[in-house]
Amino acid sequence: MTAVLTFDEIRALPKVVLHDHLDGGLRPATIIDIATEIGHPLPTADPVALGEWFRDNATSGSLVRYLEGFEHTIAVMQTPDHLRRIAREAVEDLVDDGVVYAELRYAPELFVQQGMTMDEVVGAVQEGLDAGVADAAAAGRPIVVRQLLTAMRQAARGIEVARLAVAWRDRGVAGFDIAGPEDGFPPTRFLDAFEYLAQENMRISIHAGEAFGLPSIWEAVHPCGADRLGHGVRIIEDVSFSDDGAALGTLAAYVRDRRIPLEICPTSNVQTGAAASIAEHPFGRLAELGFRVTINTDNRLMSATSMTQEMALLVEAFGYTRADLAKFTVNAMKSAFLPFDERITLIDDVIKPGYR
Ligand SMILES: O=c1[nH]cnc2c1ncn2[C@H]1C[C@H](O)[C@@H](CO)O1
Ligand SMILES: [Zn+2]
Repeated sequence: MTAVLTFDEIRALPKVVLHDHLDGGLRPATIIDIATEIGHPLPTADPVALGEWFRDNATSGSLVRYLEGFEHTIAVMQTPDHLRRIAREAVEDLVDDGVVYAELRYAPELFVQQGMTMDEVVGAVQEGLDAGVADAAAAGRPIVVRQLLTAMRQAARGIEVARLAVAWRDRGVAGFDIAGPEDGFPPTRFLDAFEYLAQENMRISIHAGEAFGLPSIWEAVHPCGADRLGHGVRIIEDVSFSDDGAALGTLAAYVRDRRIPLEICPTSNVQTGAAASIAEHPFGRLAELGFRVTINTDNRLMSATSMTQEMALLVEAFGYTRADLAKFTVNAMKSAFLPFDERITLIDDVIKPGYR
């Protein structure tokens, strides 16, 4: 029998995160620093209490409520200096968590309240990421980081954000995403952006199958051409379970058989009501059925989590071993929006040796 992995053992393993929001991963102390500097009122000025406030506020069973907490993080992300600091600290925190490859996403349109252009936003974030990556390399803990640019579903800047992603494709941006309230804002609202991205051969992840079910996933995959699904957990609604086993509907079969990666964020899903608990989370069944599942944080601040923590929760709930975690990590690296040769190098030289 193999011993259950401890938290510290999991922390030491090389990890890959594909779904982590830059504006959902700030350090509470940094929010307090910047809010004090700019005069933005916060619910509390104590870092521990502020972290708890974000977590509690996000644990409402509703995505719309969950999203309300971002008001305070977005407020402190309105200047190039603040973005550089937050991006650099994000890389530092991921390295500390054992992450070796990360795709960090955010919506540039949310950081223009004080006059930055969206292009300046992307540039400032990239400078912060570059600084964080250089710090990590100097400390002997290399990490590769890319940006994903998100357009907000409830707004109408999809095509602009898509153009920005293409403009920055060789300077740190690896793909495009849409996020925000899912119910009432189908991905086909941005069909022009997705058609443009297809013309440009740009990679696409779409938040879908979190607060809305199968029609949202179908639209993301087919008319919009998503390479990956952000969450996608509600694909389980297209699987029926009986004494004879599991039967996949045609959409579930399509997603599984085409190996469309699911960016699963267990704690976030419990907070927004997409899953009843970690133990009842569809992750276990989807993994068993052969879906390409990956483990992610979504919003480290709002979920008071880390990659180590998300893995530890799944180990506890489903009894996963080191070999299972290796598989989910290789799944994630295979699904990254990085050139194929670079993915293989990370798998062979960093991930596989790290799990041996
Ligand atoms: O899991 C999520 N679902 C939908 N929208 C989300 C999720 N996590 C964060 N967001 C929103 C809030 C952020 O301001 C925005 C861009 O990162 O994306
Ligand atoms: Zn998300």
